[in-house]
Amino acid sequence: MASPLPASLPASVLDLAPVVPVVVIEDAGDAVPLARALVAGGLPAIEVTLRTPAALEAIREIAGQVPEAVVGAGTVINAAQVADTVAAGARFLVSPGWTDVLLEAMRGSGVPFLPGVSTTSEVVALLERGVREMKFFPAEAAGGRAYLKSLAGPLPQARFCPTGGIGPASAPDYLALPNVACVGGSWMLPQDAVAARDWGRVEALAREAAALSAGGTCR
Ligand SMILES: O=C(O)C(=O)C[C@H](O)[C@H](O)COP(=O)(O)O
Repeated sequence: MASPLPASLPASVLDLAPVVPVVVIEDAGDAVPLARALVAGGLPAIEVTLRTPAALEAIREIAGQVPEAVVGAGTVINAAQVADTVAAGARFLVSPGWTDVLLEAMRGSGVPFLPGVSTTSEVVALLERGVREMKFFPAEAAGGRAYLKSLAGPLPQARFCPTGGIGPASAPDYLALPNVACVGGSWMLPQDAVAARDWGRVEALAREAAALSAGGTCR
């Protein structure tokens, strides 16, 4: 069964769910069955990336038709996208990187947001601006678990959702770190399964991903 969502959403994206599926939707018609499969597998917080023309409509469809899901927008890189995705029903925002202009727009959106970082200086700059919760992207390429573990000593205030190159084998290692609250990834949505609309397989992979996090130490 799906994980029950809290009655009111947490203020932080990091506290929505331990595993956040990152979705690329080519056909908005797939959005609802795909989201239902993820929810049924126990992954209710869903990040729809703005990489495809169908993304905005996909967010609208999921927000309107899958109330058990918490749909958010990923790949948000400018203020217009912040406005458009929140209007479409996005309930959280994720960016691969950040600027002050983008941060301002995300702060003004009224929904929780997760700016992306990949270096120590970016982490310090966000802490300086009062932001303590971040996406670590691209996680594996930017140093992976070892990098995040090294940050926990000098910068324990920062909490992360590492994303990028993470799979079922590495996710539990990330989740065991004290400064990691959740992980993001697309491994439960193999391209061939989505192309074949094999929602049963997506649900099964989602269920495995949801179970991975059960052993994590931070939730
Ligand atoms: O488009 C974006 O801004 C993103 O959100 C990047 C994604 O987080 C990663 O591409 C997901 O990483 P994989 O699990 O390796 O597929």
